[in-house]
Amino acid sequence: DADNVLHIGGIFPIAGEGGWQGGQACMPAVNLALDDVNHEKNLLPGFILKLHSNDSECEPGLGASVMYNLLYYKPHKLMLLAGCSTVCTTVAEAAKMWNLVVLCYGASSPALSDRNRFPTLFRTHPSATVHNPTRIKLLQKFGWSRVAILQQAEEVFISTVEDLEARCKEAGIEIVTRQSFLSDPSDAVRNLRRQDARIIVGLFYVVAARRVLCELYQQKLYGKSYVWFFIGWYEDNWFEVNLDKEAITCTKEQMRLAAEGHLTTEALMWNQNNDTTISGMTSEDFRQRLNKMLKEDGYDIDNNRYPEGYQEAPLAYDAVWSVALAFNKTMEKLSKQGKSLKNFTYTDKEIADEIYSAINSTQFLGVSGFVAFSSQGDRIALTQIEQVIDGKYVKLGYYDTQSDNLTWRNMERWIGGKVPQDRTIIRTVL
Ligand SMILES: CC1(C)CO[C@@H](CC(=O)O)CN1
Repeated sequence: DADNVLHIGGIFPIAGEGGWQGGQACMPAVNLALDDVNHEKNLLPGFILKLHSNDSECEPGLGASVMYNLLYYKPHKLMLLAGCSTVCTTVAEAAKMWNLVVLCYGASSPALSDRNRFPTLFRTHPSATVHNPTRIKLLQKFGWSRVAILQQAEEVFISTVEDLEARCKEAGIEIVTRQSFLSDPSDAVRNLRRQDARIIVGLFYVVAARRVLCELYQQKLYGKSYVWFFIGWYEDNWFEVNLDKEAITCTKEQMRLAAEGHLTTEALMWNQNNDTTISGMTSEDFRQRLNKMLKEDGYDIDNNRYPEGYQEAPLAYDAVWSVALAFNKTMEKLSKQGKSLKNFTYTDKEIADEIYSAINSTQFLGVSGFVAFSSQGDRIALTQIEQVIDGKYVKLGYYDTQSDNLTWRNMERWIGGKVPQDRTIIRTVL
C-alpha cells in the first residue's frame, strides 16, 4: 500500500432492526470528514487518512467479527471508530489486546465510563448520565426536593438512574419512589399515584414513552399538579404518531393533553451558535453539505425522510477530526524519535500510548460543539432543556455542567399558572 496512507477501521450500524441504525447518517458524515481532513494541508502533511469499514447492524456479535476481519487482514489499522453501545462495549473491551484506541460516535451507555474495562475508549457521544446534573439543576431552580423516578428496565436507564440517585442524595433531594417496568407501565404508574408523586423523571425508549403517556392520561397523573421530565431525543411529534401501530388506546387529543407541559433534557449534538468550527464550516454549513450528500444517497430530505443517526451525524464528523488531530500530534512527537505511525503494529505499546495521550488531550470547536474528553474518555457536552407548550417543543435554555451555568430564557409555562408543588400541602387552619 502507498506508504503515505494511515489506515483506520470503522464499524457502522447500518442494516438490521434492533437498537440504533445510526450508521445510515453517520457513515456519510465520516466520509465528509475524511474528505475535509485529507484536504487540510497542514494536517498530517504528506499523509492521507483511509477508512476500512463494515456493517455491525448494531449487533455486538457481528460487530466483533467485523473488528476481527479488520484486524486480521492488512493493512494495520491505527484506531477503530464504532457506534451503538452494545457494539462499543464488545469492541472497546477487546481492543486493548491490539493496543487500539476506540472512538465511539454513537454510544450513550453509562457503563462505558469505566477505564478498568475500557482503558482505550473515547467517545464523541455523551453518556446518558449527562442529563442528570441538568435534571438536578432544574429541580433546584423550581424548588422541588421530592421526586419520583419511572424507568424502563433497560441497562442504559438502570445505570443512568443509579447516577441520578447518587446526585439526588448529594443535593438533598428525596426520591419518594423508583418504579420500573419491562413493557407495561400500568402498575408502575399506579404506584406513583399511591405515593402521591408530583415531580417525576421518566427514562424509557420512545415506544415505551407512548405507553406511559396514555397510562398517565387514563390514571389522571398529568395536568397542573404534575411535572414530567422526559428524554429530549425522541422525534418532535412522538406523542402523536404510531398510536394504531402500537395499539395505544388513547386518542391523539388525549395524548396531547397528557403531554402538555412536560420538560425534556438532551445532550446538544449540533453546535448552537454560528461560530466557524475547526473545519471552516459552521454547524449549519455542515447541515447543508450533509443534506446534499444524503439526497444524493437517495434520502428524501425535503420531505422529512431522514436516515437514522442524523441527529448524531456531527458526533461522527467530529470523531474523524479528533483522529486526524491526535495522529497529527503523534506524528510530530514520533518524528523527534525518528519513528512514524507507519511503524505501528498491534504489539507496539509505545506508539499506542502516544496515540492515547494525544487523543486524551485533543480539544477543538467542532460542528457538534466544543469537543473534549473526560479522564474516562467521556464526551463533555452541553445539555438543552425544552418544554411542550401548546403541543410544540419550546427551547427553555441550556446548561453547562462544567461551569454550572444555566442559560435560561424564561419561556416556561405552567398549566395552573404557577410552579406546581412537589407534594400535597396540608394547610391546617388554626
Ligand atoms: C441519543 C441516542 C439515540 C442514544 O442512543 C445512542 C445509541 C446507543 O447508545 O446505542 C444514539 N444516540
